Amino acid sequence: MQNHLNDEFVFRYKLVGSVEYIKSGKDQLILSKMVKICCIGAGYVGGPTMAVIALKCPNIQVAVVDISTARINAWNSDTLPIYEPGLDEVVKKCRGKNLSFSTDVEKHVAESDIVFVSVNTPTKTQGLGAGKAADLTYWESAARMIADVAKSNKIVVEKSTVPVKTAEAIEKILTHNSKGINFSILSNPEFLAEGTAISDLLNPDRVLIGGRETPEGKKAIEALRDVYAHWVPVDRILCTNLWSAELSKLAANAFLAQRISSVNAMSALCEATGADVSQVAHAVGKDTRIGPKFLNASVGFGGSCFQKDILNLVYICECNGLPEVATYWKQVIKVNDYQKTRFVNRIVSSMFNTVSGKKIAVLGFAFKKDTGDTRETPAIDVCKGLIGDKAKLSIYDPQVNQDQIQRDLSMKKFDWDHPVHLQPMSPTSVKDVSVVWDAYTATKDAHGICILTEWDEFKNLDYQKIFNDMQKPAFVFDGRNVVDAEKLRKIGFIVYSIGKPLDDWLKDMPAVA
Ligand SMILES: NC(=O)c1ccc[n+]([C@@H]2O[C@H](COP(=O)([O-])OP(=O)(O)OC[C@H]3O[C@@H](n4cnc5c(N)ncnc54)[C@H](O)[C@@H]3O)[C@@H](O)[C@H]2O)c1
Ligand SMILES: O=c1ccn([C@@H]2O[C@H](COP(=O)(O)OP(=O)(O)O[C@H]3O[C@H](CO)[C@@H](O)[C@H](O)[C@H]3O)[C@@H](O)[C@H]2O)c(=O)[nH]1
Repeated sequence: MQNHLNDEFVFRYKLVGSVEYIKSGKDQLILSKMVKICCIGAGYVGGPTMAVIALKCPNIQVAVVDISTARINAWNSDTLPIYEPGLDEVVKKCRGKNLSFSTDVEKHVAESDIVFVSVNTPTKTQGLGAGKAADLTYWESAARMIADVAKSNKIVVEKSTVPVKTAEAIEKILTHNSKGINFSILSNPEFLAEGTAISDLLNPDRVLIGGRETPEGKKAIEALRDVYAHWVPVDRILCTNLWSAELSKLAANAFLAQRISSVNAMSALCEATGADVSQVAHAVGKDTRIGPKFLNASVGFGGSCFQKDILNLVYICECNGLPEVATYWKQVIKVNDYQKTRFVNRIVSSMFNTVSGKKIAVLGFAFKKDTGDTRETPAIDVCKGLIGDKAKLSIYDPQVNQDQIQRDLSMKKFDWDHPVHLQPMSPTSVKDVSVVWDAYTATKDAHGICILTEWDEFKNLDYQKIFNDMQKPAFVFDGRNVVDAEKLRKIGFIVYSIGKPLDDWLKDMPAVA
């Protein structure tokens, strides 16, 4: 199917040289009329994705809708609800022209030809599959609403990451409530990474569209492909069946996270043997079959996607009677948890086996640089580990505010290996945490510094000044390998970097994971 559709499209595209002509069925012009697109969910995916579609497709009206008034107000203001390099410029160019943000969900859905659904699909915390399965409550309510308000045929696009076979469930909801209206369901998973969302969207490695292999399904695929073909080369638009598209998204995230857990597992061995994980990763990545990307050892991966999507994959494997496959993927998360625990243990053991009452400066709280997103950030587990040993934390992140950090640290972590009713309900104590607005205040009088996000500014701080203002011995625990460890050692710091040969001090105080 993929080749057939791609060949036909390339032929027709070359023939006319523009996407404006595109045919569907019996010579019907699709994009010559003003197409209306609506996206349900104005989050990290819905907002940037629709802004780029609006930028690249001036002939398409794009409305982004959400039930959250606060989010929509922010999208309509000068301070957008998410921090993403390049996003401001794109939104400013299109907002008020062919891009709008609204809470009037039903009106925009009713008026649209193509409805993207980009609502959140978090891990279930209660009931069947709790701790692993994706919670499709938001998706289902969006689907029911579409069926309720639709008065004309629509293409409904799964943009959220969903379990394989979700499209079948959505189809059932839509067709059973449809009042004679035709819905075509497509899977069009999003591969953008936060912090680079705009460049990922402008220049994607691929766009994936899955649909039914029926004449209507193929027509729907073509209509969506026409949208992307405004700026994505057609050979990068892949068309598959629905289930392949849904599973490819989970598979891609599992493969990416697996690389990080692989290099992090190696980092532990490097520390034990005197090898340097950067050198090992470089040598391994030079093999063109492996490639150099995504091999940076770290305190662990975070973000709203990797853990959630792998848990979802594990659940799907278990439900399909594949326990060995489930255990294989579960191990990627276990190694990630091990890496965070190992990091905390290293800090505590290096500082004479206790951090009780000691001030630890935490530099970086977001799950990666260039975002203010803290979902599943390793900083949460590391900070909780240190608080558990009674440390006093002073946290600085250029994009994360005090409210967010307090909220994150007071939420209980879901333990997916234990039944829900056995999990503790009381929130973590956050009284020994202060949040400050610069690195120098955070590090003043501190016993140790813990770098948890690779913000560029942490590379070039005045570490001599910082050293002078700290308690001695002064420690740096670099969870992202961003500082020049040799330079800091010359100043007088004891430095721990992930997977690097250990200082004599650290060798004498082995951390037990
Ligand atoms: N964040 C990423 O980098 C990323 C990348 C690729 C895919 N994804 C996937 O995309 C989906 C969305 O992720 P996100 O990070 O944008 O989530 P998000 O939480 O930032 O945004 C989701 C939005 O949907 C809104 N919403 C929920 N139910 C609604 C309803 N019935 N009607 C209208 N609005 C509703 C919420 O208010 C929220 O603003 C998830 O499935 C995620 O796994 C995320
Ligand atoms: O070599 C590396 C690369 C990344 N990370 C960490 O891994 C996490 C995830 O990073 P990244 O993948 O860059 O960000 P996300 O925004 O989570 O993007 C991932 O998750 C998205 C949601 O599904 C997908 O769309 C993207 O393709 C996929 O990269 C972060 O904590 C990074 O610091 C490492 O520790 N080492």
